Amino acid sequence: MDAIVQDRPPKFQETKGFQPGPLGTHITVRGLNKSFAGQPLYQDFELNIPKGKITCVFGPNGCGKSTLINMIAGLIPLDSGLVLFDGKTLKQTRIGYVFQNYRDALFPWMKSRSNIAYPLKLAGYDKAAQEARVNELTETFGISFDLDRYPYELSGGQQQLVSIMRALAPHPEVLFLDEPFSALDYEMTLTIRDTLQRIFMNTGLTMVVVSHDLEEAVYLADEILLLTKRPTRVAELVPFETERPRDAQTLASEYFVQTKMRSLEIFQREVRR
Ligand SMILES: Nc1ncnc2c1ncn2[C@@H]1O[C@H](COP(=O)(O)OP(=O)(O)OP(=O)(O)O)[C@@H](O)[C@H]1O
Repeated sequence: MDAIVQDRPPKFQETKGFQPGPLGTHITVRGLNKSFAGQPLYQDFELNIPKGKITCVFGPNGCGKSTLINMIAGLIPLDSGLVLFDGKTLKQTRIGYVFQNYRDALFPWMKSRSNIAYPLKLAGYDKAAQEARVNELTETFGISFDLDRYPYELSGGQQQLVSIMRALAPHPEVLFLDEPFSALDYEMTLTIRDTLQRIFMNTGLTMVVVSHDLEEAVYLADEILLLTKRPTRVAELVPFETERPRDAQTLASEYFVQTKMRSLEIFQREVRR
């Protein structure tokens, strides 16, 4: 708790007491405000994201799904509010981020191998340690294409795999993914979705995935975070607690179908509101 007290900005401390999340919470968002051009997107927004689980974020178009994870990941500033990771600030936390558009995310002048090693270089790993980690990831991911190629020489799916490997290289505590499948074909979506699930099962890291596709969101999620229209609130958190690995059988299960239906009802209620 000491860390929380020290990390709390004085202004926040004066205006509101910090409420920790329930047991098992990893990320706490408190009193978050964000407006664009004077139009509020988030107003006094509160959220608890569980540790070691996959949370999929789903909601109406333009409700601020990407903005939310970008603010939590520190890519865009909050107007006000507080985000803590197990009571630590963002600076004290290792995070990974996978962008929707892998074409713009990878450094085109670096070979794929160097792209993956880049965050390790920044973190001060020596050459041998960088190489060992890249080799370890290559094995875990079962990569059979040549990592000495430049990103433009790879297919879209291969580029997205390289992006995910780069994000995972420094052993993040939290991995954020913004619509990681939206630019991929169906076959590659299935492959990468199951790769992510396998990585999750091996590492147990906290994952937050923005998704446009409800079926995909439920399939991956331990918890579906359904958002309202702006000013955006949490409409509901729908659990999907079923065993992993999930597969085609999961999609056909009654529990999956019911969870998807329930999520769809909440989504439609919020869109019509
Ligand atoms: N830099 C910006 N300047 C002005 N408005 C912005 C900016 N970034 C986002 N917005 C607006 O904030 C709202 C939320 O955007 P965001 O991309 O986070 O929503 P989203 O739910 O991820 O959208 P989508 O469903 O289209 O993927 C949108 O109305 C968007 O136009």
